[in-house]
Amino acid sequence: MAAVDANAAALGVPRKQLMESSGNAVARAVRDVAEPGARVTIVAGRGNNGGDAFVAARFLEAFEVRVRLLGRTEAISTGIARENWNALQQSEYDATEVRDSRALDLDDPDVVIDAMLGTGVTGALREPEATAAEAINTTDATVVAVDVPSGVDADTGEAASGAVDADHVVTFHDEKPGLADLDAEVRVADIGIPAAAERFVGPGDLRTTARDPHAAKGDSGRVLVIGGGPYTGAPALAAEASLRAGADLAFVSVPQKVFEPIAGYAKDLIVQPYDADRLSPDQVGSLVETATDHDDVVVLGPGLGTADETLEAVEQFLEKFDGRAVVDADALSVVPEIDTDATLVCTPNRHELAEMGGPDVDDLRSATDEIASFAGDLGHVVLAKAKDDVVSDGETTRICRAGTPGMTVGGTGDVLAGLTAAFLATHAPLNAACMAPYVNGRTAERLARGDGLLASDLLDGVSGTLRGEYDD
Ligand SMILES: NC(=O)C1=CN([C@@H]2O[C@H](COP(=O)(O)OP(=O)(O)OC[C@H]3O[C@@H](n4cnc5c(N)ncnc54)[C@H](O)[C@@H]3O)[C@@H](O)[C@H]2O)[C@@H](O)CC1
Ligand SMILES: [K+]
Repeated sequence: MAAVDANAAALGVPRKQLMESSGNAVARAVRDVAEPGARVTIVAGRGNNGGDAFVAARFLEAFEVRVRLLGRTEAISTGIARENWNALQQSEYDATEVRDSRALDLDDPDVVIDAMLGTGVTGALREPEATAAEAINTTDATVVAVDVPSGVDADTGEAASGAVDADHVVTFHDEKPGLADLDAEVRVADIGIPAAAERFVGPGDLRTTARDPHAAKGDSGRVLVIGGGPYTGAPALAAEASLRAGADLAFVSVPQKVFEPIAGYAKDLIVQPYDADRLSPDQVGSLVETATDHDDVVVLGPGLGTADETLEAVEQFLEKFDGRAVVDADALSVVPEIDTDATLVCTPNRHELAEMGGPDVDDLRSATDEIASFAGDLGHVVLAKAKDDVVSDGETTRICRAGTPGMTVGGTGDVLAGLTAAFLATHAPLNAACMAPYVNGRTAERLARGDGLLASDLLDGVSGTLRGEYDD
């Protein structure tokens, strides 16, 4: 929900606007359960859940409304909730702070609006919410909960002891899994989030978890690029991109013949040669073993070429490997033929997609449904690359619009494969496959080079994009 929210804001629908819709929806629910003139007490927490109810108060002119904020004005944790609280103060609503929850007087209400805690709740109810919840649960009033009854986890349905027992729940935008088994009437209110906020990959999709300061080397991902042979730049670009996107270690497994140039490209890569001119079935056993032992995310394909023995090796690798891998370039042709327990993200361009048996079109967006069913049949995530990328696992399908025409230059796909691998180390496959083209495309946009963009330029820009510098 927070990701969708950030994407909506990027599309020009800021959260305060959504809060206005949420509050309006809560007021509508109150009008459905009580007659004009009824006494309505709002018990608000200090987050945006409370903010929704401050808005609701303005839409309940026909009722006798009291608003009780649990805590001080200064403790309100978000700007938009505070603005809506201040609006009530300045317009002389009956809106007061409750400094001591034992002194909370609900004032014999007909309706209580529970706006203490929404999706921001964690763990057991703390004070003053615990005492306030008890007071709410002992009234005879009809209880209308905002978004989720306070103390209930919207994701799991787990209720903290003393959680609010609501009669009605007004939740926003979409069903929440944790509300399915509640003994309450649950309504989902449309709060005006554009469908595009879910369909198009946006900045909300990049909300990554901060690195744990106590993490050990490797905890943020080890990427193993199996590539090179006829080409040398591709595997190095992929491996460097994975480091830029946060992976701790990047290994490149390459034929001895190209070891020197690849090892010379970047001192950050760990280049491991095998004794051959190109990948062949001889190397498969030890590559599978290494990748499995270290739980590596593998990138299979960049610069491998299409020699028969190489494709045979790719096939054997995928049949034996049961970890996570990004399959790109020449290795893609093998995927439809094989049975694998591995979790794959396949990154075909239009031509590779057609060769794999997917739709053969220039505008991938016009073939979104076909790509989705292709991914479903394949049983892997497909990230189909073009001006607009289509990402699908067969069930969820997203579009990534980021990028520039300059990205048709060689090597941008290798960078993408490396980014995808780094994200795959720490995120679900579909999320990783959405994040990578967004970061790649946004980076190209930020560099704002038309002709003359180099794939290696993207490497320098990736960390800035991840820091959120894409809106400048
Ligand atoms: N797209 C969205 O995400 C939208 C969210 N909205 C509202 O925003 C809510 C989420 O707002 P916030 O993220 O500000 O979070 P909440 O308002 O749910 O709660 C945050 C506050 O609760 C405190 N808290 C957390 N766990 C607690 C516990 N166990 N006991 C006592 N206090 C506890 C936190 O310290 C913080 O002050 C949603 O539930 C919804 O009502 C709406 O405004 C519309 C859009
Ligand atoms: K609530």
